[in-house]
Amino acid sequence: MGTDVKNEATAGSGSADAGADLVLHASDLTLRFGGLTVLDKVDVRMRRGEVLAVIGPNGAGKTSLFNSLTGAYTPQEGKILFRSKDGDQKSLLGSKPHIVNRVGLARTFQNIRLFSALTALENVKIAAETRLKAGPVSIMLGLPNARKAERQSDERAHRLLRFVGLESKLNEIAGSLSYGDQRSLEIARALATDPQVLLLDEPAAGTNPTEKLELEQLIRRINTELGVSVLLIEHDMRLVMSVADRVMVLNFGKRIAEGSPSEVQQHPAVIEAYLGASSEDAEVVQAVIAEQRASEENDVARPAAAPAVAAGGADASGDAASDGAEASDEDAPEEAASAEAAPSGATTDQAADGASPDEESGK
Ligand SMILES: Nc1ncnc2c1ncn2[C@@H]1O[C@H](COP(=O)(O)OP(=O)(O)OP(=O)(O)O)[C@@H](O)[C@H]1O
Repeated sequence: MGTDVKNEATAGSGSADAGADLVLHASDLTLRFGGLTVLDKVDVRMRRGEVLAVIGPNGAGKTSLFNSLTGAYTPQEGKILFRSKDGDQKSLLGSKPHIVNRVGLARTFQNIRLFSALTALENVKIAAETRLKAGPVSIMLGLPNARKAERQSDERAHRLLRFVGLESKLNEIAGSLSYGDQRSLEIARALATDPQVLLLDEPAAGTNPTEKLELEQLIRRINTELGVSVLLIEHDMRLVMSVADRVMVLNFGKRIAEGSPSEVQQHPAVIEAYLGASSEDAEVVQAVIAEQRASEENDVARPAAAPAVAAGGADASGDAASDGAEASDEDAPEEAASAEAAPSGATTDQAADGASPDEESGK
């Protein structure tokens, strides 16, 4: 469709205007693996306090964007600026994941990464301990400041497990929890590092309808009660349209649209991107568009969260997402990663942060 999206799609109430207080501002991010351009001059303008969703068909570059923002990948070009609550501005491009985490960004992964043999409480405590002042020597010697720090991390972990609804399961082994509970535990663990921005990579993947509703409420509470800005990758468009303040759309590594959920779901480039994604998606999108036209003709009010692209992404690409994830893990050999945009020591760094026990592909 060849749309000038910067001018067209960012216009309107949903755009991040120049005067906004941006907590995260990435500009012209370009990431290549060999001859493949995975991100092509992508801009991200995230306002403090908002829920910004990143959507797009499988392989569009969403996880690569997360990996670039959190230090697992280093884009060849562009800037990433983070502005903390107290006004400090830091460049994150090229920073290692544990540094990015310390600065104030925490993430969850598409493929859940927990210390599966440890309890829920231990998983969260490990992450909370990264925020403690006590060093390893005082901890080893059991000095008073270390004991105080341990107590604080214990309290923090309890509080967060209560916050995500896992207080009754804190002594259960992480690997034995249901899929939805494991996703909540991952979120609690990310929150334990006290982030200003939380990046959630497909948190609804594999969850059942009840868990999806709980997740929706949890994302809202993280945003409103904890004051954490949320960057959300999600294929479940009903969830996206219901929780996101703004949505940006990637396709083939380019940002093709950005705006409020209602602006984006009607954007021609977005519809076309999803129509091109798979015949299954196309059929669903076409069906929803036809349904909307019919209801407009009948002058019937449509429910707020019944988006055009939405339904297309919901079930159809939910499955496709998992397929895509496996495919891209296979298609994303470590050599390729290290050749140009080397994942920078993610394994040890993020494990040390409690952010990721076994970082491999950043998925
Ligand atoms: N480490 C890597 N090495 C080589 N190619 C990679 C690497 N990581 C990602 N890619 C490629 O980048 C492209 C975008 O992948 P990415 O996982 O970011 O897409 P996505 O939008 O998150 O997809 P999905 O919705 O399926 O998770 C794909 O073609 C993928 O194969």
